[in-house]
Amino acid sequence: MSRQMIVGNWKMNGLRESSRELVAALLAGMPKTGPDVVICPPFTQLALLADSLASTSVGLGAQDCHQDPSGAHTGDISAPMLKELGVSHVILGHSERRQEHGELDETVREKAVAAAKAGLTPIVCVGETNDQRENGDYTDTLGWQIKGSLPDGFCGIVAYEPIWAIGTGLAATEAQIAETMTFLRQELVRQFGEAGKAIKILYGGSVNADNAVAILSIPEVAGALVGGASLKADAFLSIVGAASAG
Ligand SMILES: O=C[C@H](O)COP(=O)(O)O
Repeated sequence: MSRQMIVGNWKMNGLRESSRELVAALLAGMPKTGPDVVICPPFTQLALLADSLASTSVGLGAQDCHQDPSGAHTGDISAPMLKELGVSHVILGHSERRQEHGELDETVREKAVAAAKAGLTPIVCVGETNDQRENGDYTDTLGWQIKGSLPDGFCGIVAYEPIWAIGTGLAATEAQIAETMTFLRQELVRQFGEAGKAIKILYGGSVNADNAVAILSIPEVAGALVGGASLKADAFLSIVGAASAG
């Protein structure tokens, strides 16, 4: 299996001291040879982590960026600003942003363009609601999200995060993940041809120390986007340990 990637999304968690402690514990336990690891703290802790991670192999990610490089956008942060801080990756179109901020596929696509232009790797999230899964039309949703959120020439990562599995403790089953990964791969190849075969697809949604081995063993799963478990050093390090070092 090729080298996998584990991304920790701290979401809106972490004041300075707790962030300092968590990153120190993570670095102390990080295996010498392991998967690619990226930590995405809230904006306010990016500078702290940029210092802590500077001479390590752990990447630094942000949780969003604006689609414009600068301008009158109160409260927003641009991709070049993240790049200047030492950020390498940026999560875009997370369902919490799509749902809480009404973010549309078109905006996610513009953000992905802006991120790439600034030299960041976008991690674009897609995922269906519980209703869409139960109605059986979740592939329509995912198909539209892939088509609408990924720009031409997309050179980033896709994260499949079923909304009903996020923060619920109820991860998708291995069969559901495998089937959906196959569908997403078909859509990526349909949209990007040969290049679509190389786009990594992560799984996210209640990944923890207990289910990581099983989830990360599913073909097509190139890694995991981890929320809650990324806030506990032991749990996150177990997930890192379950991933392939390639
Ligand atoms: O970005 C991470 C995902 O939303 C997953 O969150 P979770 O691991 O807490 O379910």
